[in-house]
Amino acid sequence: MWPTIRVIDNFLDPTELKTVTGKVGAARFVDGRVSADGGSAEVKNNQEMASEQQYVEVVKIVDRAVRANLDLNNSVFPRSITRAIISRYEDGMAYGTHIDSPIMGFTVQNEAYGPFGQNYVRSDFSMTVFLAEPDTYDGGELSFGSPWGTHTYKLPAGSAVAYPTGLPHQVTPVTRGVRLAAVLWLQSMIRDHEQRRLASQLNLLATRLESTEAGSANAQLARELAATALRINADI
Ligand SMILES: O=C(O)CCC(=O)C(=O)O
Ligand SMILES: [Fe+2]
Repeated sequence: MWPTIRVIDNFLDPTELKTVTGKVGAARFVDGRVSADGGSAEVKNNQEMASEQQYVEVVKIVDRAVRANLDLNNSVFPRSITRAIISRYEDGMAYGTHIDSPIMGFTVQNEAYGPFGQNYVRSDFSMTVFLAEPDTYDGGELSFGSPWGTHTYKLPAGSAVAYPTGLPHQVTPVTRGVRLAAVLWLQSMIRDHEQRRLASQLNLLATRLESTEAGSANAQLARELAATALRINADI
């Protein structure tokens, strides 16, 4: 089955992670409900990094990591992304079951949205980048419930999970330590899941053939097909 929830190991490299955790560790945090909308405010109990200078620098690092990540680029085809929210959960904090908003703004705390529709992202994918090592806190799992069972993620610091926005999920209560994460939303160049899958799989096939039979007619054909699928479907 096509993996709808994907894990990206080492999304931040050790140097980026160290810089980020240093800045996050020294930051001021505010009530996370400032960025909640729809029904999520009632179930959201966390904190988020205040939009000060350190925050802007952390956002830039996360932003660069998205742009540099080949796996993400070849499966999600990011068109635009929101600024990451840097969240913090202390003992007793949680984010109850909710779905994320289908439209996200680029707004930061205390800053107004632009004219309607401008600077908005259709949230095709939600992403969590874990920023604290799993053994430093208890609970704080990102958990998806479905009729087929529950899937939980609690990844090493620097690793990430990306999933289609719209899946119900929660962050389970933290019962020891502090959970830190960066969360962001991505709009894909390819809106339709099956078309995106086609473009992604053709790209994978081309990449494989280029490594096993570089320069062959089949490798060239696969690369052409991958390019065509992307050109047909990409909205820029
Ligand atoms: O921190 C996480 O892993 C997810 C947070 C979340 O669900 C949200 O901000 O909407
Ligand atoms: Fe969420």
